Amino acid sequence: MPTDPELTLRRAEPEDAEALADLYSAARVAAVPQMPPALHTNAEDRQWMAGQLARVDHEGWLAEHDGRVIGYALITPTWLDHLFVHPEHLGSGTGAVLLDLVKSLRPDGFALWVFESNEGARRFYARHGLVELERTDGSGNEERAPDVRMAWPGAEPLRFYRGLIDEVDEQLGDLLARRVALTRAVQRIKHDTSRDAGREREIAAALARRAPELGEERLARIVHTIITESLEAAREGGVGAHGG
Ligand SMILES: O=C(O)C(=O)C[C@]1(C(=O)O)C=C[C@@H](O)C=C1
Repeated sequence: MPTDPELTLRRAEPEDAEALADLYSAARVAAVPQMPPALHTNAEDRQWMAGQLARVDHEGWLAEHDGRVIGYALITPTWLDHLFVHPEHLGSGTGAVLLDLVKSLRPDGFALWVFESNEGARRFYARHGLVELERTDGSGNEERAPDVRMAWPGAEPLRFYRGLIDEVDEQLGDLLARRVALTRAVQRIKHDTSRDAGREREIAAALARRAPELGEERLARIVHTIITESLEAAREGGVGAHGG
């Protein structure tokens, strides 16, 4: 609940798009260098915000003080896309009020991306129970700046994390299926089908560059297991084998 008695919360309407976009533009200017400089003009932000508020699976919520928008949150069913407070109102507790609102609206948990350089925001989220899940080198965002995925695991954390594991395992299953098909294809053209330790070391080293946390030795064991099982599946034929 708002600590500031003058603070009111309400759902954003399409007519609020400009006010939200203007707050966002101002917040991004004030946030440099904690956040990389924004790549869009205020006019582009206004257009983008109107589009976001029009999407059926997106909700905007805003905090007003004296009839002025001083903060807002944009959420989807599983993501907190934006949480911004007007630079003049930072430290007023508005961010915490909005975050509490988002938790009450998404009791099963949600995730967000925050720039790695935005240490203040990361500390704020950590203080409010969000946990760091993964880091990227920034190649997936517009600003190309390293970012961190954080999540609030909600009322049933085990269910929340298992849901995320299921999402990743869907991709992992697809990748394993593609990989065994390639292992099989290579065996068909190789005259000597004995294991190639040098090549397997190269594969483990390449994986270690993507997943340094696991380290080359552990990845070598994982690669060994994947290849052993893939070779066996390839020999047995299995689903997807085309014979001859
Ligand atoms: O690259 C090869 O020579 C393969 O046979 C493919 C493969 C693999 O699945 O990646 C399988 C067995 C070898 O020990 C090394 C790699």
